[in-house]
Amino acid sequence: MEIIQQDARNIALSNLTLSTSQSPPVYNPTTVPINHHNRDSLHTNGNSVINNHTNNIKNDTNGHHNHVDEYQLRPFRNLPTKESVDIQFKDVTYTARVGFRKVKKEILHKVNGKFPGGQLIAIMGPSGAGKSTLLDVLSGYKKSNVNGAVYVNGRIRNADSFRKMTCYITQDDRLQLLLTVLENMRIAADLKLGVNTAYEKKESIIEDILTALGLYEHQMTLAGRLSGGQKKRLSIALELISNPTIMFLDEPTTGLDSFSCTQVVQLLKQLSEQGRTIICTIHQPSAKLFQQFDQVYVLAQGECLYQGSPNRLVQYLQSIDIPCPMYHNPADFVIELASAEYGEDKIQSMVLNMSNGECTDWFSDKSKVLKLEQLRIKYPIAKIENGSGNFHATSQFHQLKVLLRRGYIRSKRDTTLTHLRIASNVIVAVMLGLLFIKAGNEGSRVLDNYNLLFAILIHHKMSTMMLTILTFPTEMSVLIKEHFNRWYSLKVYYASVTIIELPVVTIACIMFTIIIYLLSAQPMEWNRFLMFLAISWLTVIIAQSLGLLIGAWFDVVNGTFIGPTMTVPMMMFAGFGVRLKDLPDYLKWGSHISYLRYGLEGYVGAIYGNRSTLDCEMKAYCHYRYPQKFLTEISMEGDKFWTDFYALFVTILLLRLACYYILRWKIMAVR
Ligand SMILES: Nc1ncnc2c1ncn2[C@@H]1O[C@H](COP(=O)(O)OP(=O)(O)OP(=O)(O)O)[C@@H](O)[C@H]1O
Repeated sequence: MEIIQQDARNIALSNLTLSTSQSPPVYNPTTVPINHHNRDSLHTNGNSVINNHTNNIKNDTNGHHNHVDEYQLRPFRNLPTKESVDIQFKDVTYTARVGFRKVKKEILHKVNGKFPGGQLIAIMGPSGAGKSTLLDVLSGYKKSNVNGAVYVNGRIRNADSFRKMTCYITQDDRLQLLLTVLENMRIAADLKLGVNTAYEKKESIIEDILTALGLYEHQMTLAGRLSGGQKKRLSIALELISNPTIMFLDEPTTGLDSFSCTQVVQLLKQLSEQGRTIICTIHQPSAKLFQQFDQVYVLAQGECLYQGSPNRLVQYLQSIDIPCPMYHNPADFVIELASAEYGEDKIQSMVLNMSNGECTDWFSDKSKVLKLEQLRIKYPIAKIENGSGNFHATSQFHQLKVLLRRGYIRSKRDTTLTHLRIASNVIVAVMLGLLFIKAGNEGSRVLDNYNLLFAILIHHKMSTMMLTILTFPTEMSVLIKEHFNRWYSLKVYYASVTIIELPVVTIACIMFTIIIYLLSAQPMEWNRFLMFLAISWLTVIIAQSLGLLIGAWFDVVNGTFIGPTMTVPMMMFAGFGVRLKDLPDYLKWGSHISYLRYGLEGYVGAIYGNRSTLDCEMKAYCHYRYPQKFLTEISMEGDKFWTDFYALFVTILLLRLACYYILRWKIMAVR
């Protein structure tokens, strides 16, 4: 199927190049095997889009040109070509702060460069050369600790308007794996295209992009089941929806086989030929891929070794007395040079000859490289400053609706977060219920019941918090990408995360409470049951908020350590092992901040508060016939329910607020 699609795209591309005589041919028709065998195989496949191509070809050979033009498939026909944008940068320096003492480490050393619009540009270099850093700086992803100037069409880059015309595609494909290709595309379209865009228009854009990227046949496949190359193409497809003028891609070919690499690079080439400026980092391209780029920019140790046409690299190396050995892939050779395999002096010599990226002698067409003044004349202000409008394409309310829809689909399919959560709650409730069966009303089993209440509290706390700690860091990476690409605002995202989990945790909590309440035979009074449920629910929400906070702050490994570790002091201050009145004075403050204390006190209040006597049927000696005796012994009062309720509620508000600010800080900190 993949091969057939590739053929179909090739045919589409050759149609495109045949019909636009002024643009340079992308594919040489003689090298694209549009032969009878292909036609037959395409025909037998029954794919209507592909059949259209073959019909076109046949018609073409029969000379019915009008008919051909009418049905000719033009990739991205729904994404109008935009005026290309020229990027230049001067003396760009990036300094990172390394280690505990935040020692400064300069990673980019006053690099310069000129990336004319409408070109496919590769930033190359060995590992650690600074490719990703340069890409991050140019795209505006990295903002702090950057010095130097980035010019867009000859003018100093305005961060906000620049972000409106760009997209950034990360090396790892941060996709919604539980959504199909089509669902991913529809969500992206709903967020990235204005609400005024008609349904048919959105669908046409999606269909167009999927067809051109060879994903049309896979539109019903879950993104998680796509191959590496397909995932990469889907990442590109999602961002193409808003028709960006400039695309930044971090290592789009890493991890792909050579066929998928070629597919991705050919796709990028095609996009650049439609006026987009495509800048990507690439590790070590094959000789064939290397030739596909219009311009390459080679970095070594944060400095520029070469900038210009890939076809002129050999000539350049010759000119500085570092000849590329015969039959050696020039791309490999320049990376070997950049890795200092032939000595540091070669690197220095190349940097000097290139004036660290100032030199433009090795461009294939020097006339395309305009000076900043020329660019400012070519692109008058009115043309580049496109819009003082909203930063996001849609309103916050609309974003929330779309994110809730996405969250709903995911919740339905997410076996861990939804199904497992409900299943684990039911299983634990049954097990605990059977262990403490009929302990709730029995005066001789009050201590057992007290243990049960604490066990319930810890269950709600740990199961909810750990699930969130384990899953949220993955979400974070998607959030960072989508937020940077202006899909939605952080506030809306946060609101959607808060809302979307509520039904599932509430259902799980209600099921747990009903089972445990009945099995352990707690008092059959509605108000006590509702009090019990309320405390359980608030504890679950606190645990979820803590999970979000820790998940936003730390990675999975550190989070799984910190989460349980932070729970221990809260347990200590809950009044369970050590009674509250026995806490040393210097630790008394701990009981005021322990949500587990309020949870336990709330449970005890719900079950034993304002209750005169308990049943005494199981044993002859019934120590706690009068619950007040038990309350006095554990130094709790049975009428503090509302204090506990409000304390838990305020804890939730504070945690949620803290979590939002940590998320915001985290998003800014990575940049
Ligand atoms: N925030 C940072 N703190 C410390 N060091 C950093 C930071 N960002 C980048 N570096 C260092 O800067 C150098 C360049 O990193 P960068 O990721 O840009 O390299 P790269 O050329 O993209 O490498 P690769 O191909 O392996 O991804 C590396 O040595 C890296 O460790």
